[in-house]
Amino acid sequence: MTSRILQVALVQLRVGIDRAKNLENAAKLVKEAANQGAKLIALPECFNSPYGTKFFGQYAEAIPNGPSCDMLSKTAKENQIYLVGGTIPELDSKKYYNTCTVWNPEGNLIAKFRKMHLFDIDIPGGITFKESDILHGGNELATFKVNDILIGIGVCYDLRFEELAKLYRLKGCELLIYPGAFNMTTGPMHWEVLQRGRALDNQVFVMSISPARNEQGYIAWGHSQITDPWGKVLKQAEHGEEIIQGTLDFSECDKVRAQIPIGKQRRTDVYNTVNVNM
Ligand SMILES: NC(=O)CC(=O)C(=O)O
Repeated sequence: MTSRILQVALVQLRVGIDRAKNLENAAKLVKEAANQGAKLIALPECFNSPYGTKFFGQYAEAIPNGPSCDMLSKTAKENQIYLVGGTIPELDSKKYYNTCTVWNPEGNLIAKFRKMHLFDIDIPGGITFKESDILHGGNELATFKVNDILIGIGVCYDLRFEELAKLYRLKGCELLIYPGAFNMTTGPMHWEVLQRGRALDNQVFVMSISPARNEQGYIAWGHSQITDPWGKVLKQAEHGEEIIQGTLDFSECDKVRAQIPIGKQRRTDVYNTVNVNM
């Protein structure tokens, strides 16, 4: 039987305006995380460019034929790890997406997920943001396997949508990974609790990876986090540049699913009678 234990690391890195420096820093920190023993390493949303609608077009790359994918592929192979490449702005057929790529230890692209729910919110006195001014949302789920563990990907705002997490759970996922960049308004209110909610709803591990906090522009909340299937926060970063490591024991998914069997107790006969559109 293959191992049900996985060493992971989340790389909360500082992002600036210089793409080459961002890539160099990411490669350096991933190597550091791999040297500490992680076999699955994840980067944040927009790890190669500042986060903002005015930057997406300027930094967009084709996938997999751009400098960011080159670095991700090479770094995964050199360090013999699975690498969740945060997100990069993607250009495909004249459309822009906010896209996560996943690489195996041979350096091959094994999954690609385009942020599905776009971050369009307006909190007066807090934050107004409209990704849909430039981005398109993706329409497809993305999963990959490490050993026998099925892993699903979402991006940042996707964390707020329990339906996406549920689809991954129904497919058999035991870990959900969300590269994300919450902000100084929604971060303190919702970042931790959303992850604990998704973990509890679906009895899965949840990991979210933020950029380190910067001083200007869109200010990221930080606090990259690993949550277990009981809803317990196993690790949480502060807001600076930091690597957090974790040991995920997937027998915890088996335990919580057997002891609190909500997966088998769902009343879809009732749920399906209600129109879910609000
Ligand atoms: N930046 C995002 O996509 C999401 C976010 O900050 C929030 O949901 O809050």
